[in-house]
Amino acid sequence: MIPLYTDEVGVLAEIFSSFQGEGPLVGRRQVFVRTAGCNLSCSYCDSAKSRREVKFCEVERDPGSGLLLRRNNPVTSSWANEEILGLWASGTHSVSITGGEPLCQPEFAAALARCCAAEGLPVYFETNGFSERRFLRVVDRIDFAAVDVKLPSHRACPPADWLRLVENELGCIKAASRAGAVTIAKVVILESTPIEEIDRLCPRLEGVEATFVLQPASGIGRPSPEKLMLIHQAASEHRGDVLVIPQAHKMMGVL
Ligand SMILES: Nc1nc2[nH]cc(C(=O)O)c2c(=O)[nH]1
Ligand code: SF4
Ligand SMILES: [Mg+2]
Repeated sequence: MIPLYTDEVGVLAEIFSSFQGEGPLVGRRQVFVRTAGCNLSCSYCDSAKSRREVKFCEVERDPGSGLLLRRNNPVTSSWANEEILGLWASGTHSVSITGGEPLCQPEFAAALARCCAAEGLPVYFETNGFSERRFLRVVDRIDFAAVDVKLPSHRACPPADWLRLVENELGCIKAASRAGAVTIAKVVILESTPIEEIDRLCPRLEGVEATFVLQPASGIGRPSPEKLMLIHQAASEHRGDVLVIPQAHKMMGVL
């Protein structure tokens, strides 16, 4: 008999309750599940802790308390599911599966999404988009897809690997949109971002059904208003719906 459900094992960094701080769903209450480990090395990364595998998964006890309890890694998807349900409060919109990079643990990411779907909880899936093949294993179980697009100047990977990375990211964005997920394509903008990189990228997103978000870096490298205007103008030559949305969770002081 084919099992209906497989419990998978993986490495998590955190499970907590917060408000989505990025993109067009900003302000939506979510339970966040942050996987540990990432294959890229973006210059602006603010998830340093979760880029490597961690010993413990920190779980928030009461929403907003910031009080985190530790659980030894690896953990199972069914355990994570119970913790998600424990943090699910009235008004919660969805479960954000984020990282690190969830697709570094594809079976685990798929199991997490499957558990949520089985409970009827909508899934918001964040990925750096490095593998379209892996993304295809989760795409049918998610409702929202937030896919990063890395520019060469982000130094996410060695220069020789960037073309393959961007092809995969665009593949993920198109696959999510085709599968009927609400799709968000996100590019982080720094003061050092060359306009030419936006000029080269944006024609490739023409006609793709996704919300296109420029996210100003919030720490070191934060772009000036003038830079943001110029980048927005360049992107808008190719799409009519370009949004500039900063990271609101950092302003609110929530996790
Ligand atoms: N509140 C909140 N919103 C977020 N949106 C994306 C996040 C991330 O770390 O990827 C994040 C996060 O860490 N916290
Ligand atoms: S893909 Fe995300 S988690 Fe990975 S290095 Fe880049 S910003 Fe950090
Ligand atoms: Mg992220």
